[in-house]
Amino acid sequence: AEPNSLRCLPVHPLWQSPLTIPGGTRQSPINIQWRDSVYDPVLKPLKVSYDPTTCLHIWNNGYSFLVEFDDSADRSIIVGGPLENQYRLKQFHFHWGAINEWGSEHTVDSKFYPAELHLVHWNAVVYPTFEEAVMEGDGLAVIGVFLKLGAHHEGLQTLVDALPAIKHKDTIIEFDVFDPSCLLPSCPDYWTYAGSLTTPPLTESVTWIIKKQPIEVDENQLEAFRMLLFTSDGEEEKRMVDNFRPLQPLMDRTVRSSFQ
Ligand SMILES: NS(=O)(=O)c1ccc(S(=O)(=O)NCc2cccs2)s1
Ligand SMILES: [Zn+2]
Repeated sequence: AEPNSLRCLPVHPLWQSPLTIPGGTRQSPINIQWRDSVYDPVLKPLKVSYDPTTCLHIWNNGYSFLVEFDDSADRSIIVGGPLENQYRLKQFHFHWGAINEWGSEHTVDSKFYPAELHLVHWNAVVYPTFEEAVMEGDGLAVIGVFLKLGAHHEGLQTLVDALPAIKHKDTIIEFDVFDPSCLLPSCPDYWTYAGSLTTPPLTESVTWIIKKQPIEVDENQLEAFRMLLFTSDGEEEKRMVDNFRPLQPLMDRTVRSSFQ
């Protein structure tokens, strides 16, 4: 008979898939133990150049809300950092908690932040489509930015003002101009490690670039995230909260830092 631990493999209600991927060796998110991260002097500064007019729409996909970009050309890209190629911005989204005590996917020294921003980019130099890049070890690069409770964030407010219009799953509104670099912290320092998507298909295709410095948002802005719904219009309402995946084992990985 299989060991007890396997018999009751937990299936998290949100993801309807096992919490761990059988055979997965580089799953995300992880806890970043600051003192175990290794400074790598070879790491370059990350260069971000986004064209605000590539912004297309904002929509509720039933996991999070995401802002999608026109990625048909190299107009919004990142390069440098741990990356060998330049990567094109596809979308950004957030993960958050029901209360301010938790909500981020990654933790730092086991500390949760109330929310985490993910800017998703794909390697259009090597792969012809995003869908193919999602299946390759060097296919994606995701910048993670922690959100902490503090001052009002002007740039985020533009997004917050659009949320009531996408309250329900599969609702979408046009979003003409938005420059996501206003959501990045001023400090260039980051950690980087080889990981995976944190929602299905959970593929091990992500070079994670986690910014050390959080951005500050205020309570009203976090509350606005929490009034979104997982459910479609007409269904019994389920508030969109706690849409973060549990921590995954580090296994044989080292987290590198761009700073000493
Ligand atoms: N939380 S996270 O940044 O690790 C992400 C999870 C899923 C992401 S995706 O935009 O790549 N969608 C996955 C796919 C769409 C179409 C084919 S696979 S990014
Ligand atoms: Zn994410």
